[in-house]
Amino acid sequence: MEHFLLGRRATGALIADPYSAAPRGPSRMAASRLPILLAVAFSSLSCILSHSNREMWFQDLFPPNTCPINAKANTFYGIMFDAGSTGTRIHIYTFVQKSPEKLIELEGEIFESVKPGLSAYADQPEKGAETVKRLLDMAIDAVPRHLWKKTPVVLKATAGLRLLSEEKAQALLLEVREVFEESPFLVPEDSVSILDGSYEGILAWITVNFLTGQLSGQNQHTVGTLDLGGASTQITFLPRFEETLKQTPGDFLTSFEMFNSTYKLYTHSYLGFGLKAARLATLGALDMEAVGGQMFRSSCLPKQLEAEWHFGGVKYQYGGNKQGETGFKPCYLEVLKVIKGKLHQPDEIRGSSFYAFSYYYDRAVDTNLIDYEEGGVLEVRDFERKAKEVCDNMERYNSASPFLCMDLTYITALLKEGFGFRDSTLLQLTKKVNNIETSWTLGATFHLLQSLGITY
Ligand SMILES: O=c1ccn([C@@H]2O[C@H](COP(=O)(O)OP(=O)(O)O)[C@@H](O)[C@H]2O)c(=O)[nH]1
Ligand SMILES: [Ca+2]
Repeated sequence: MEHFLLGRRATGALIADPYSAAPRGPSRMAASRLPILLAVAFSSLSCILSHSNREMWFQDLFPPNTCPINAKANTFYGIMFDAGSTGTRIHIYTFVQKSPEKLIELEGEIFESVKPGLSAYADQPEKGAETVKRLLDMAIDAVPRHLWKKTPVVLKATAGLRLLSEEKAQALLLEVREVFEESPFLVPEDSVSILDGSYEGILAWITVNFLTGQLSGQNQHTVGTLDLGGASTQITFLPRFEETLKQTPGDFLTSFEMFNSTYKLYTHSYLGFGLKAARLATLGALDMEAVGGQMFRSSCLPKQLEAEWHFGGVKYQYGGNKQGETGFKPCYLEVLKVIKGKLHQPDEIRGSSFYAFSYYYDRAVDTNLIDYEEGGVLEVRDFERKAKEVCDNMERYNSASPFLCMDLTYITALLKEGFGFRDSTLLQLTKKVNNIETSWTLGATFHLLQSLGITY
């Protein structure tokens, strides 16, 4: 079992907020009146101008964190990049420490994304890093100049880079690191890396449970999380029964402490079981070496379809079963081959409800199961019903993605045959809570701020 320390017991005094105004010492009080007035005038001007992000010659003389009238002295920022298999995203979080004895509060998030993901630039790492630079330029505008040097910037890559060769992944990370080094932000050690799969699940669990208020106070009813990415999928929950702990392989359990509590979580990331990787697996094309002008066919695709698809920088040709069967039944059997017997099934989850996001959310929106803005609660059987409807009427859905039938069938099979959920298991489909993305990036930013001593 891994032990992942994400927090510290708040027994003593909290760490002082390094971004807050510096205390005024007695030596300043003893100085004569004229220099004080000049200093206040200049430093006030410096503070005002620093918020406008324009550089002035006297700014370094009066660092803005000594601003006497800096109303936002307790505000600080964290920049977290999510280099996912299908896109790269920047999250710029704003936090406020209202008083030293209180936990930091999340004030807001600026979010932007680009497609494709970094792994599509496996052979052009400089071009890949340019996409990161364009996103980072947003942070230059979003973060006040005087906080640039104190604002950490970190990029964590997920399954897309995990699937690349070590050499290609490292070349991409190196180029991104150079972009960070050239930026005015704080670049911590190990600021550009591949995120371990088990932390990906834990950090998303922290985000969702923090945003829903389950990590503070006495009556904590934490919720499990399901993340379905392009190349990997994660399941994470807090086991309630001793039996679950006994039946679970050791590397599926991770302990960590946060906000005065210790959690022993069940978490696992299945690499190659993300929605897009599953498409390739269903088509029999996951082994990238095997590709060479070959046509991959499936009963989950419209009969007459023949097309090309680019994923992770590789081109695939795929099409429908021109002569053979199409529809939900044969498709389900095809998809089952990818899943059957490959995933661990904890008994405990059968009767509980989970938060589900990423492609669970997107496909539920695409088929009008939920509203894009509102999200909603579904049962596992709703995905199966939709999969049948789409797969058995593919001609009616020809304006949607040709993969819609395959995707819905995969989601159904993953939930039922993969994780072992019941037809009636409830899924809370959520993209944002209080306007903040339900992404592992917020949990990762808490961890980062803690490791830098900015919070606990
Ligand atoms: O901040 C984010 C990042 C990703 N996604 C969703 O995550 C899926 C794509 O997964 P990703 O590219 O991150 O693949 P991974 O690397 O996790 O396998 C899509 O449904 C996206 O809409 C999202 O909803 N919000
Ligand atoms: Ca992801």
